[in-house]
Amino acid sequence: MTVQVKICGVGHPGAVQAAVKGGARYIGLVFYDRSPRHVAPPLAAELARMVPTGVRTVGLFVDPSNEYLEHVVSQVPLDLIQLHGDESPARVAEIKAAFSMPVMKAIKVSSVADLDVVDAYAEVADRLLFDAKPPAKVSALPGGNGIAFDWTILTGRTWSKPWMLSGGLTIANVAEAIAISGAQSIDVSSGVEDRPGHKDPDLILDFLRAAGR
Ligand SMILES: O=C(O)c1ccccc1NCC(=O)[C@H](O)[C@H](O)COP(=O)(O)O
Repeated sequence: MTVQVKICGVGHPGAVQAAVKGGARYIGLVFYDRSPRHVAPPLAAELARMVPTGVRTVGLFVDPSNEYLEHVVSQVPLDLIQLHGDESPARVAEIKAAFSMPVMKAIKVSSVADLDVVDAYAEVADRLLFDAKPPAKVSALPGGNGIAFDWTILTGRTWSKPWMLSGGLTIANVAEAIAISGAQSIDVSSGVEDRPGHKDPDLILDFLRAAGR
């Protein structure tokens, strides 16, 4: 089966063009103002309008208020909301109901015990994304840190909802990560950047090739 790829944190048209050309199935827009990948809604709307039918535009949020979500979704055509903060299962369900949109919940993983919460989120979210737990330092972002976790934690596991693998994926390790984890969908951000927050179109194309697109 061909692996589906999400290119997360795009911020300029060349990145969207490369992702689409290379066969990405998801394009991620970061709505978190502490991130170097943050895009304001007017630019995000411009980028989202470049995304063809068949490729989904994902809006990434961290513990958003309903007001902020409304502010964004009223301006940017999104297909999926990604929640990457400490949202509880109840809050995930509330957002899904309030916005009538599919929701993907990020689960931060560093050991097998971190998977204990998955079933509760799988009951309410449409999709799951397994990402590396961020480093303990206060300045760390909740995601997009270029850190991988032990993919064998996911080997042979099944859940009731589709899931993506993310965290520290690169051109050099993506094939191994897919083989070990069994992921059918993957997500990358810093592994296709030439500097923090800036996607390199050539790295995007090379990554998509390395992932088998
Ligand atoms: O990418 C960010 O800047 C970001 C900021 C705040 C919360 C989440 C963020 N990214 C989440 C993603 O979906 C990333 O693609 C994922 O963490 C993988 O990132 P990387 O390890 O850099 O490939």
